Amino acid sequence: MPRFAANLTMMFNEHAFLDRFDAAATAGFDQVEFLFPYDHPAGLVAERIRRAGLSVVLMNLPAGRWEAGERGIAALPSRADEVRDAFERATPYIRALNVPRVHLMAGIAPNDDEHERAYRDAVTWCAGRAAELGVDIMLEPVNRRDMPGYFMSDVDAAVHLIEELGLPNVRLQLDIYHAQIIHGDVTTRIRRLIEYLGHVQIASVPSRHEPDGEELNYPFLFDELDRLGYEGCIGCEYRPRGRTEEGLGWLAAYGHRAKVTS
Ligand SMILES: O=C(O)[C@@H](O)C(=O)CO
Ligand SMILES: [Mg+2]
Repeated sequence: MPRFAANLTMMFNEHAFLDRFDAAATAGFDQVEFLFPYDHPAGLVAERIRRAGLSVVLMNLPAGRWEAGERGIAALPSRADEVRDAFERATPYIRALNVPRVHLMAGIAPNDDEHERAYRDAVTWCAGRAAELGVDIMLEPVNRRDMPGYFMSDVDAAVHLIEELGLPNVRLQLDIYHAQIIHGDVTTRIRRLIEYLGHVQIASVPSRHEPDGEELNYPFLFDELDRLGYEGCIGCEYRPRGRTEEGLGWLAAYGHRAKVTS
């Protein structure tokens, strides 16, 4: 049976960020993920999570100047020092929120040798620091329709790097929404890559709404993940069509105690 985490960057946007923890718990979630908690003091975020009785399954490391269009800096050779600063900035949050895995975003960059070297070095350095904290580093292939020019946009390339580095705490974050747009053939890819999976995320394709229809048959994919022994969490990284609570009906089939309100 899949275990679902609410993605608080996309879900529960009816509420201010710090209020989304209570909202997710009230709606029946036990686990959450989010991109960037860094506008709020770590202690305050930790208190909201504790009060709501939630655990965190994933967050992103700081990813450069997001408002200016940056989408990570790991593949940018001139930003190597900043990657290290970003990890240090995230460290109090990792500790206070008990975050078990963090996504290191690559950035907008060409796929040439120079940027590949920078990315590999950044992943290696972050993996070393993360290992000291008992945390995994996630590499997530993101489709270039949503993020034009994004460096890491190929699932096989991510796995190739993971294999080459051979670092036990560097894992694949398979966002099935992105994988379907990039490659298709999602089921055989999951079968082939199951051993590298550190985290899974979902949304309908192409609209990135609730995973209850459109191009992908999620019930089939959830069964397949179960059959293959995937024990991790599945992040609900979708933009609700309406109010978040109104769109939680799809979870009932999985024994989730989601409270659907209208
Ligand atoms: O899929 C996504 O967009 C996220 O998981 C992410 O971390 C980058 O925006
Ligand atoms: Mg994702």
